[in-house]
Amino acid sequence: MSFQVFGIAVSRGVAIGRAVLVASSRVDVAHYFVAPDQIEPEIARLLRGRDAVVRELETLKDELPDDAPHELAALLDVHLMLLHDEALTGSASQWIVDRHYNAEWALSAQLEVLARQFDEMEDDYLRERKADLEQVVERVLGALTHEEGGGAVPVTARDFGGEDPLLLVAADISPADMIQFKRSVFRGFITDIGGKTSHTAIVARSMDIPAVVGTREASRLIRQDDWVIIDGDAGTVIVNPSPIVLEEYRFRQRQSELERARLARLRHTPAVTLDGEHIELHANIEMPADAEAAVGAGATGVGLFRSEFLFMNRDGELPSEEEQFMAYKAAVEAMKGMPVTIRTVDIGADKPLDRLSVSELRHEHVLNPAMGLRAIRWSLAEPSMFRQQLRAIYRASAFGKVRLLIPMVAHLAEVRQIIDTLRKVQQQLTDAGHAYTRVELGVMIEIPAAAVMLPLLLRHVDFVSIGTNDLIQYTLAIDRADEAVAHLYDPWHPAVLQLIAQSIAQARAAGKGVSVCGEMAGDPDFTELLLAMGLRSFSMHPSQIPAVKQRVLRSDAQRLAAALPRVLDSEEPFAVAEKELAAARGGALH
Ligand SMILES: C=C(OP(=O)(O)O)C(=O)O
Repeated sequence: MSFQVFGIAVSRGVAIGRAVLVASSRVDVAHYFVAPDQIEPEIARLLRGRDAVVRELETLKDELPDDAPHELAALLDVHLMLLHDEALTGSASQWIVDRHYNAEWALSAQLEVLARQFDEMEDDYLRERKADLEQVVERVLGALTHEEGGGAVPVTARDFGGEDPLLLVAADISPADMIQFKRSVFRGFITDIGGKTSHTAIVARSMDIPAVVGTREASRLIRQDDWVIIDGDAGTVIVNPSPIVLEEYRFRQRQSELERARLARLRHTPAVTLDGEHIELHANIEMPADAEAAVGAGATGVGLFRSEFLFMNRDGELPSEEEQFMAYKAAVEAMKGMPVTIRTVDIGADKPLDRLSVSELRHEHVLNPAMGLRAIRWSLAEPSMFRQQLRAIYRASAFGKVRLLIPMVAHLAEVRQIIDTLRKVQQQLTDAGHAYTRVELGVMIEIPAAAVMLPLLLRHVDFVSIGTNDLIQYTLAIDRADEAVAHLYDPWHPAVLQLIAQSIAQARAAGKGVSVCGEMAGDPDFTELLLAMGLRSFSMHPSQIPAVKQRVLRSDAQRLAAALPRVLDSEEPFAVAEKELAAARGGALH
């Protein structure tokens, strides 16, 4: 039966494929295909993993003391029974045969199928066995991970004639898991929770993967292997579509590929408005390897390197100075002399280190992580970690132009403390004989306090970068990752527009650099508005550069600026901007 699920459109485009349901806690399980000649060895690997756990549980049972509660032995029996049940490993083996899934993936796919069946059971006792099943599967997954030699060499679906694209469906995906997602087999994803500027959504956009988040119930309604269309423009998911609907979406998919190819031709065209204003289109990156895509998309620098992603997926262990230095140096070298703006670690809120939140790492309980010890607050609370990162950033400056960006600044005292730390770090580097060059210092404007006192901050820094994602969150008191209040997360809110316009004007008047690196910069619907406000430096994911450049090429900055007061004075800025900025738009088409 065909039905639709509605959510929040976060990453444009259409993806059509089969649903792969994955529990949020198992998104990081290895998902890859195995070649036809590896099917038998992969099934054998699955059974070896199962047998290892059987032996482990049998030993546990044999070693139970005489006075152990008999429930314990009964529980171990249930687990052993589940392990021997054909519905688990037998059917998981079938996933390997039919779909060429690796053992871990096959097992978790089968777990999802069985978990659904348990959920639908009338009998409470049987329903509760789902937890046992999950524990058993976790043990087998653990045994497979620790197995000597690992699994088969991953192959692509094409290598064995498979062609169904796969779409991930999960209650939630963490930003750390999204980084793994880059190397995975999925072509789109759907989650129950999340908002338009949650970090999971941001990473999806950076990968140009169609995605719909905040559906609230997709992972409950969609079944393993259902055919699904993700409409990343409308925020709709169509499950088991009719042939006519499928054909329509395939047509749209072809159209958007053509549009993409057309825009890609703008790569070498300089971003200059019709009245001759040169606009910097910089890239936001999460990993040094992303710099290649930035250059490929025609970025003229990196406006935001979110260094926190180097800190993720490491079981809470922080990267050393040397590791960080190598990563920053790689990005700087890849940008070939163009500036690279490295933001110090912005851990916290919806960007925890792995699954441990910073607060858990510190064994504390934090009530509101978005307002807690995060970003620069965390760096200043961990001075040796902060100095280590700064040293690595400064050392990278010997290989190209590096700019330093500090997240979540709200107090002048923080800026003074940062400048003091920078002096110490420079001295340490000089003493140790490390080369470095001048590194410009900038702060993010993402807390309203920073925007309001910008003239004071500008006395101490070389540039500012407006983080509209957080600025909207903190101005409107809307958690950016909470789908329940997503409808109130409004970039067109007059207060938000005033703060952005005022920050750009003040920074320019002070002769300091100003850019926007939040999602507004990469959304072509805001290009004219930001140009009208006087913005000349935009930073966005590489995949967004061509569409924004097209808008720049069609804009007349002076005419847009003249229309701005009517937008800012309006109680309905969106409606007025639609009319006024469109009327001020230049005529030439590219
Ligand atoms: C760019 C920003 O930072 P983050 O990494 O938190 O999205 C922002 O808040 O706009």
